[in-house]
Amino acid sequence: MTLQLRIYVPPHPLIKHWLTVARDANTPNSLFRVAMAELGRWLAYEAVRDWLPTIETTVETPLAATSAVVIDPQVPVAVVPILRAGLALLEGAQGVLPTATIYHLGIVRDECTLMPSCYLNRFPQQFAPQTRVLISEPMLATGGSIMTAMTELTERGVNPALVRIISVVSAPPALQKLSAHFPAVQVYAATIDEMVNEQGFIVPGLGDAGDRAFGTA
Ligand SMILES: O=P(O)(O)OC[C@H]1O[C@H](OP(=O)(O)OP(=O)(O)O)[C@H](O)[C@@H]1O
Ligand SMILES: O=c1cc[nH]c(=O)[nH]1
Ligand SMILES: [Mg+2]
Repeated sequence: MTLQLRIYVPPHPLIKHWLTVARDANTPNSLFRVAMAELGRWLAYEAVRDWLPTIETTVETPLAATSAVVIDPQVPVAVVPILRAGLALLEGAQGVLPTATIYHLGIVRDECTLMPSCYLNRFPQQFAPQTRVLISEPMLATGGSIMTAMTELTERGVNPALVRIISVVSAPPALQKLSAHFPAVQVYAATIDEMVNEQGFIVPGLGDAGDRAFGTA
C-alpha cells in the first residue's frame, strides 16, 4: 500500500496494552470504555506533539525570572468526535486538550450498503482561519464516515494540513481514500489491521466500537 498521507502507530506500551484490552471479545463494556478513554488520552498526547502552537514568554519562579513556553491561547483548537464511538475516545482526548472546543458530528453507516449518513452536525458555518482540528474516530474501515467528516470540515474552511485523526484501528480502504483525497492529514492509530470483511468489519479489529462502548450489542 503506497500512501501519501502520514500515519503513525506510536510504539508505546500503554497504547499496545489498552488496544489488547479493547480487542478482547471477553472484555466487558465497562472495561472497554476505560480502554477507549485511555487510548484517546495517549493517542491525543502523541498527535498534538508538533501540532499545538506555542509561544515564548517569561515566568517568575520563586527565585528568578526565566524564559518559558506556553500554548498559544490565540490559535483555535477543536476536537470533533464522530458519534457514537468517537465519544469513547473523546473522554481521554479532552484530558489532553481541556480548553479545546468540541464540535459533535453524528454519522451512522447503513448496515446493508455501508453508506454513511450524517444525522447531527454541530459545526460552525465557517471555522476560524488556522483552526487545529483533532478528529476522534476509533474505526477507519471502508472510509465512508471519515470522508464525510473531512468533506464537512473542509467545506467550512478547515485546512486539511491542520487536521489530525486519532483512531484505534485503521484499515487499508479508509487510509487509501484519505490519502487520495486529503494527503495532508495525519493519522495517529493504535494499529493498522489487514482488511475489511464483506460486512464492513475490520479484521481482526475489535468488533462494533459503538455497540461495545455503549452496551447496545
Ligand atoms: O469507515 P467506515 O466504514 O465508515 O466505518 C467506520 C464507522 O463505523 C462505526 O460507526 P457506526 O456506523 O457503527 O456508528 P456508531 O459509532 O454509532 O456505532 C465507527 O464508529 C465509525 O464511525
Ligand atoms: O470493525 C468495525 C468497522 C466499522 N465500525 C466498527 O465499529 N467496527
Ligand atoms: Mg457502530
